[in-house]
Formats: sequence, C-alpha cells, structure tokens
Amino acid sequence: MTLDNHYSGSALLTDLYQLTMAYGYWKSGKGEEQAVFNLYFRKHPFQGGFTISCGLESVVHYLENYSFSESDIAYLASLTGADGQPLFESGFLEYLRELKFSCDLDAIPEGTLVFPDEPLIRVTGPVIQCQLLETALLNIVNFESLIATKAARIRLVAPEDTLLEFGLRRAQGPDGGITASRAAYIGGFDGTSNVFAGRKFNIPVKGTHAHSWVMSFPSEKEAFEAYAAHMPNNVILLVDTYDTLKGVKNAIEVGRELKKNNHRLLGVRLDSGDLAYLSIESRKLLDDNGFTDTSIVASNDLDEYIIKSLKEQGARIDAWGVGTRLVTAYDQPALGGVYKLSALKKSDGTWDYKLKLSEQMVKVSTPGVLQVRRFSKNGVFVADMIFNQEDEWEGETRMIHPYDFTKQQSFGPGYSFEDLLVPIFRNGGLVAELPGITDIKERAARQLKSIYEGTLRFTNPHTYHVGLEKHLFDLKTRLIMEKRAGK
Ligand SMILES: Nc1ncnc2c1ncn2[C@@H]1O[C@H](COP(=O)(O)OP(=O)(O)OP(=O)(O)O)[C@@H](O)[C@H]1O
Ligand SMILES: O=P(O)(O)OC[C@H]1O[C@H](OP(=O)(O)OP(=O)(O)O)[C@H](O)[C@@H]1O
Ligand SMILES: O=C(O)c1cccnc1
Repeated sequence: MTLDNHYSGSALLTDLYQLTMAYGYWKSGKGEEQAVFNLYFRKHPFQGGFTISCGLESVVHYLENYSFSESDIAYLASLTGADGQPLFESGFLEYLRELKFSCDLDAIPEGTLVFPDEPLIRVTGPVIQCQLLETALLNIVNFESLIATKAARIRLVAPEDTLLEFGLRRAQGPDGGITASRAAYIGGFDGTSNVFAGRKFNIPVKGTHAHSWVMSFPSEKEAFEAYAAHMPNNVILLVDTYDTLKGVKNAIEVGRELKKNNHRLLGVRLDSGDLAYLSIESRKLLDDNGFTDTSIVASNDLDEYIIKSLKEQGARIDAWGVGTRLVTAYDQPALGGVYKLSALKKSDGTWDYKLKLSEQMVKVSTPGVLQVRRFSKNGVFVADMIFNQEDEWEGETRMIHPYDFTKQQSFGPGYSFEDLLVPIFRNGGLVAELPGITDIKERAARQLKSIYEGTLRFTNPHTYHVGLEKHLFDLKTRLIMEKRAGK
C-alpha cells in the first residue's frame, strides 16, 4: 500500500483563499471564535431523486492526520504578495505549525439516503479551523457521494445481476480510480477490477482477460485453450475479438475440455456489437451445448440507461462490467456540494445565527446548529426535517416547505424518527467507531428499500419531502427580512 496519495492529512489540500481568510481571522483576533459550518448540496445528481452519502471514512482519515508539516510551512513562507513581500507573517505560520484539529464534527453515516439542503457534515469549532477544512471536505464528499449514487442507480436497473466496476483505466487519476472503486462498492457493485482498491478496502476483485491475450496467439481457439490450461479455476473468455458467435463456439469447445477435468467454463464476455442480440444468441449456443451455468458478462461503455434498455430488449446478460461512465460520473461529473457558515458564538455564549442571501431562494443558506430528523411510518421514510438543535418545542412537530410556507406537515406520535447526524469528533478526538465497508454497503441497500420507489425512478422522480422545522423556518424568514432591510 505504498501509492502515496500526496495529500494524506496535509492541510495544504485547500484553496489559497481559505488561508488568506485564516490569516485575516488570526490577525483580527477572531480565529478562536466558535463557528458552525454545514456541508450540503442543493440538487441531486443525474436529475435523480436521491443521493447516497459517501466519503466520511476518508474525511476521518484526513482529519486524524491533519497538520501543517515543516515543509508545508516553508512553502507557505515562500509565498509573496503583489509587492514581493511575504503573504503571511511568521507569527501566523508559527500558529499553523502548532495547529491541531480540535473541532466537533457530526455527520450523516456513509450509505445513507440524503436530500438537498441537509447537512451531511456539521463542523463546530474555532472559525479558523472550520474555514480551513472547507475545500478538502467538499472534495472528498462531493466525489464519493456522486459515485456511490451512480453505482446505486446502476444497481437499481440490475437488482439480481453481478456488477463489476472496471473503471481504473479511465478514472480521473489514480486517486479518483481508487476512491471510485470504494464508492461503487458501497453503492451496490459486487466487485472491482482495481487490485489496489481491492486490497486497501477489502473489496472482492474480479477479472477476465483482454483482446491482447487473444491477439497474441495464432488463433482465438489456441488463446482460449492456453488461458484455460493456466487458470482453470477462473475461466471467463472474451469472445468478441474476431467474430462473437464463433468466439462463443470456441469457448464451448474449451469448456468441454474443462468439464472433462472437473473444471467449469465460468463465463464468456461480450465487449462490442449489439449486446442484446449477441447475448441472446450466445445464451442459446451455451444452453444447447449444456453450458446452462456459464454466465454471460457484458462490457462496453455501459451505464444505467443502456443496461435498462438491454434488459427491456430481453438481453441474457448475467454480469455487467462498468467502467468509464461509472467512475467518471460521465453525465454529471461533479456533485455541487457547498459548505456554509450557519452560526457564530457570541461572547455571552449564545449563538449569532448566520445566513447568506441570494436572489434565488434555493441558494439562501440555512442558519442554526443544524440536525436532520428522518420520520418514518411502518419502516418507510416519510420526510426529513432540518431543525436547529438549540430549539426546543412541545407537542406535535410542524415542518414547513423551505420555499413555500403554504405546504406544511405535522408529525405526531404515529411516526418514529431518527436524527441522522451523529457525533464523529469531539474536541478533535475521534468518538465514533467507523463501520466496515460491508456494513456501509448493506446500509445503503437497506435505505434504498425503505423509501417510496417513485423517489428512485430516473425520469421526473417523486420528490421526497424535506422541510424546515417551524422555529427554524421562522428564524430563517426573520433573518432574510432583516438582511433585505439592510441590517
Ligand atoms: N442492443 C443495444 N441497445 C442499446 N445499446 C447497446 C446495445 N448494444 C450495445 N449497446 C451500446 O451501444 C454502444 C455501442 O458502442 P459502439 O458504437 O462503439 O460499437 P461497438 O460495437 O462497441 O464497436 P467497437 O468495436 O468500436 O467497440 C455501447 O455503449 C454499448 O454498450
Ligand atoms: O467500457 P467501460 O465501461 O469503460 O469498461 C471498461 C472497458 O475497458 C476495456 O476495454 P479497452 O480499454 O480495451 O477499450 P475498448 O474495449 O473500449 O476499446 C473493457 O473491455 C471495457 O470495454
Ligand atoms: O477484467 C476485465 O474484463 C476488465 C478489467 C478492466 C477493464 N476492462 C475489463
């Protein structure tokens, strides 16, 4: 595991403006003021109706090692402003050298269904630290959640099939490939071709062979024979190098030899052409020759839409190898998560709630020390309510649509609920036990089964209700009015 990812824990994994602000906070003596920041997104990716949270484990590892090394400090000391003078004075660099992560961090566990405006991560602590973390937290959570969601969409169209992630060669660099393998597994894939990720994250690794293997022999048949002879316990033959259906016939002949030696032709792989037609014809050939338990694997620029279409066409494909369009989230290459200040502690210990105005209501941030309450009825998620943890109320809970106060919902005793953000760090110390990858994966699968299925469809999905608790709605409305009035 020596692939150096260059940034492990490095506090330089940030945008310069976080450091210019940190410098400003430090200079003005505000650096230790307690702040609350929330990480959330405003719109589901892929025009979908859900997102799977992912990336918290990477966040934890990043924060556990968070520091400015001697060489980081030396680099910052070398930066100069427009006048050629150092950008940062030495006292500030000394401060950074000693800086230790000391915030509280609460987060929604990985593998949870999450929705627009909900804080996935809440950081509470010295404003200087909260600010410095923005870029790294967004980088990690935006990408991993995006890929886990893409993987879940692919799983939805092939609930019973084997799904293999083949993306490393086309991923956005080594780190993109490695983290995508983990996120894809959490989102519902069964294995990866990425051996590094397999070992690092304990993900099953799977592989067939490439066209080059076939091309390196005088004939396809000889290539298949040699492969079967060398690795009789892992024979999945790529049959499309020259002529797919002739390739299947060659594979069947090799399969007969394997059988004689108590081995099995596990599968054939189709990587070009009309995958519906070719899989149906291949299935017939295999079945007619007694290879009913030989699987058909397909690959070639697949995604959830093509797989869905192939299934509708009656394709007889048992396993899908999906690369490029999964690990690059081809049709939407970024999740637009943001990280906003929502409260600052006053000297009397109470919170000064903060709000960012915008002409677009969806872009107005939400003030408060935010938490998300998920209401369920008979095991089905009904709605999520964002509330200010500092508020207390009695009796029934009232939730208001964030952008339309005429839409309200009440929750009485008939509902069960769960607060989604859980403590991860307290005063910089890890207080949560991180779940294993299998638990996270199972959580994601359970979550997808616990929601109205219209939420999961691809075209015009049903909108799952997310609202603001009444007191929070009132606070937000009051602050908007005050800001608009120029206070
Ligand atoms: N029956 C089908 N219905 C819908 N899409 C399909 C079907 N069969 C294959 N596809 C998809 O169509 C695309 C075909 O790719 P392309 O046009 O590059 O042809 P190809 O057969 O792969 O040729 P090449 O030999 O260049 O790889 C791929 O994304 C593939 O997954
Ligand atoms: O298509 P993806 O979803 O990215 O899956 C991975 C692809 O990588 C391999 O192909 P290769 O690199 O040889 O390229 P090609 O078959 O697409 O030419 C494999 O045969 C798949 O086609
Ligand atoms: O094992 C395979 O078949 C494989 C692995 C990576 C990319 N394409 C195919």
